[in-house]
Amino acid sequence: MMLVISGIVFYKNHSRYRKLSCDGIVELTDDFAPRSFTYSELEKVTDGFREEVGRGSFGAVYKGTILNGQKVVAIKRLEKVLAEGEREFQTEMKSVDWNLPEEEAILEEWAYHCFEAGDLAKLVGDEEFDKKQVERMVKLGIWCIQDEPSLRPSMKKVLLMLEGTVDIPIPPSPDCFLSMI
Ligand SMILES: Nc1ncnc2c1ncn2[C@@H]1O[C@H](COP(=O)(O)OP(=O)(O)OP(=O)(O)O)[C@@H](O)[C@H]1O
Repeated sequence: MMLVISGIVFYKNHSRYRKLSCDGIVELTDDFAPRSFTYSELEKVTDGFREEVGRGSFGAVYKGTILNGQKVVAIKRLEKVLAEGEREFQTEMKSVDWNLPEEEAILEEWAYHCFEAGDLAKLVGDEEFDKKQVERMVKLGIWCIQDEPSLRPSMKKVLLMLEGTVDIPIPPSPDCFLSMI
């Protein structure tokens, strides 16, 4: 069985993550810096994954101690990631309609084509939708998938556009920049 280990350490007391300097600026302490652990190190600090403290959808969380037993930590052992990932991939492969014409098989080109043609219903399928809202989302989506990174909006702009604080200009075709070269 493939076993993937993730050793992410959560210190119980969050205030220990950081210390405030005199002028109030947060400084990182050594404790805060991320570090990696080998499987055997994690096995050792959890005493052979002895005490399970909880369970998430991807695996169990165990109690462990580091720094010579001075710090109690929670260590999550991922158990299903590879198997799940493979299953999801296979499911998605099965759901792809390989008989689509080529222009529809390239999703971004097809989406842009529908947007240009004003055929938003095709993008949404059978669901009822608010035309204005969908048009805004599609425009924003097309801005975000521009092949040329400098054309993509910053996260700040994306938020302003999502809020409706700023208008969303009509985007060019995602591959327009590269096709000009
Ligand atoms: N730092 C911690 N201290 C004590 N118990 C913890 C800690 N972290 C997680 N646990 C326990 O482990 C359980 C699972 O935590 P986990 O982080 O895996 O949850 P999750 O985010 O729902 O999982 P997943 O992302 O796999 O769906 C928690 O519900 C809790 O009981």
